[in-house]
Amino acid sequence: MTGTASVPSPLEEALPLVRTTLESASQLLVCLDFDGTLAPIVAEPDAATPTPANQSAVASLASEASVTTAIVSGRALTDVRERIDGPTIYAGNHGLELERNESVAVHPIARKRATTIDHVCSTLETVLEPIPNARIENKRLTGTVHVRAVPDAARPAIARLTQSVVDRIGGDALTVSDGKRILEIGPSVPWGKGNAVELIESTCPPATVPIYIGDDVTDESAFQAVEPDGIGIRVGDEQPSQASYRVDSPADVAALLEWLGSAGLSILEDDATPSQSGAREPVTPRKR
Ligand SMILES: O=P(O)(O)OC[C@H]1O[C@H](O[C@H]2O[C@H](CO)[C@@H](O)[C@H](O)[C@H]2O)[C@H](O)[C@@H](O)[C@@H]1O
Repeated sequence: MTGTASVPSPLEEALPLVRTTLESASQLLVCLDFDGTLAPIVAEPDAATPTPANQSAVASLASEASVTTAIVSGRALTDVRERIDGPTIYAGNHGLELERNESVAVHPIARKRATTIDHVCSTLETVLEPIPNARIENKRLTGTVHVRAVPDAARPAIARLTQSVVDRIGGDALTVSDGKRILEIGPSVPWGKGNAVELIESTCPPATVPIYIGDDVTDESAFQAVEPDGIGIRVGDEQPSQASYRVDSPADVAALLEWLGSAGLSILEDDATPSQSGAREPVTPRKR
């Protein structure tokens, strides 16, 4: 990651700046991470679902002519696509696969290394089998080792064993990185969510303001891709980030998306301010 990370400002304190950014645009590109952003984090990865408010707000934004919506997820594209409806664009495996206009582009090196990822995942199934609750998610282009339900004392052993299997089978062709209670195994290519967002943005009409909302380390490159001209919003507590703004939770994300679909669009369309249009603020100001 390049650039300086600092603690993002609470979004409700920065609304005048957000309004100013929207005033200079005629279209929105809204890129959304999935887990921890649209869907609350849960112990079982297969059980993750967007909140009803987020599902409805995304569908509503996706139906607007002046908005392009994209899901940009670490999950496999086929997986995340089944979990949230509406957007016209889906990026899976941290941007290594991108579906637009009903066709899917896959990073060529990632495609070549899928067999090695598969071999690593099946080997880890055996190697990590004795560790209670270790779970392997084989996403074809990348693999995830889940440690959320693993006893704390066993996590260092998982990290060591995973690295050793990846080194032995993948050598320099694969890397291991961290996420939220996960180890991500992927091809060592200089391509991530930020590159996918830049690619999506490059096909949007001029005067499109890009917005990216995410909660995890792989979202940082996407915040960098949209800032400073666009709006990066981190979901979570007061951690340093490349995003300028933050909200607390997926519930706040829904409120923000609803605001963008009402007041936000009216700023784009007719320069009406949210107070003139009577729309609610995206995040209820907190008492401090
Ligand atoms: O980029 P994202 O869409 O946020 O995907 C990142 C990873 O999300 C999933 O794991 C995370 O969510 C799980 C369900 O809430 C949770 O159990 C896990 O601890 C989190 O790390 C997903 O399973 C991974 O494949 C994604 O890479």
